[in-house]
Amino acid sequence: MLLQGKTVLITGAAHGIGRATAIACAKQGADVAINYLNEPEAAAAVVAEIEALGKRAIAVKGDVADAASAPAFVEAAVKAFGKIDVFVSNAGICPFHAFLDMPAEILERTMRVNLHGAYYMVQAAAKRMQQQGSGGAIVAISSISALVGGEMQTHYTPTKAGVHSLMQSCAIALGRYGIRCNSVLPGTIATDINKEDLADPAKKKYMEGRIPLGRLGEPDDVAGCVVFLASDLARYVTGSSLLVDGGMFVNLQ
Ligand SMILES: NC(=O)C1=CN([C@@H]2O[C@H](COP(=O)(O)OP(=O)(O)OC[C@H]3O[C@@H](n4cnc5c(N)ncnc54)[C@H](OP(=O)(O)O)[C@@H]3O)[C@@H](O)[C@H]2O)C=CC1
Ligand SMILES: C[C@H](O)[C@@H]1OC(=O)[C@H](O)[C@@H]1O
Repeated sequence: MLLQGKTVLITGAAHGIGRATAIACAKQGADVAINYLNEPEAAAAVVAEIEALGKRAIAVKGDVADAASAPAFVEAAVKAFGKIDVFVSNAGICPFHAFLDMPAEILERTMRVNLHGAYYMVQAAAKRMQQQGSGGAIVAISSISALVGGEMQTHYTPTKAGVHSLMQSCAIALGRYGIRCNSVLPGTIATDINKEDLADPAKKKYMEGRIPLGRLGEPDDVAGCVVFLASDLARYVTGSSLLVDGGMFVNLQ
């Protein structure tokens, strides 16, 4: 078991990559606290699935864009489990929209959720890890979009580049406390975030055709990589990033 006895916190874990990561961590022996925003039933289902694996779990409601939600999430996890060892910043949104008429509300909400939210959450988790004095691991879900653009993602790709950069700077700021910080850069993973976009068969086929491994990713493809970076197998890895894209990034021609 790679995470036996560890406490893992994950934002936005009622669905998709966060959900798969929460369950993968529990399968590796961790107790898990999940943050969710909108769907208590979905969050409760994740908790039940983790408990069925014999591990402890709690679900804490909160909007990551609200700075106050970060210390509240960390405190709730510490109250339940006594400590935190691993923090996964996952919550994110990608409302596809063209650049020239991008509404300010969409731009600002995307920035606040994806970048400010990651900042507040990582900062609150790091403070607690520093107080505990026994190190820790932070993994942020960035994206292949940190490295490449998207016509309908001009508001989104800078947030993912920002999250990647946040992990690099935090690796320096927190290395002295034994806290490792890394990012995971998924390619195209079939989840609710892109359900509408990929409902167009031509778009789906185009995306699949760009992936050397020949298929879209699944949330579990990403979860395993997060577990690795969170575990002691990655004990000398910090400030690093792991592309999980089936080879899409390198596929020029
Ligand atoms: N799917 C993909 O192709 C890729 C995804 N990513 C990133 O992976 C992460 C997870 O996305 P994915 O699993 O695909 O998408 P999903 O839409 O399935 O999951 C996103 C989760 O984030 C939660 N969330 C959204 N806004 C907030 C908020 N303000 N506060 C708390 N939670 C929030 C949602 O909660 P609720 O359901 O309660 O609204 C949801 O559970 C995102 O950061 C995304 O950018 C990166 C690269 C590729
Ligand atoms: C939501 C998109 O399908 C997905 O999000 C990302 O971060 C990837 O780059 C894909 O574009």
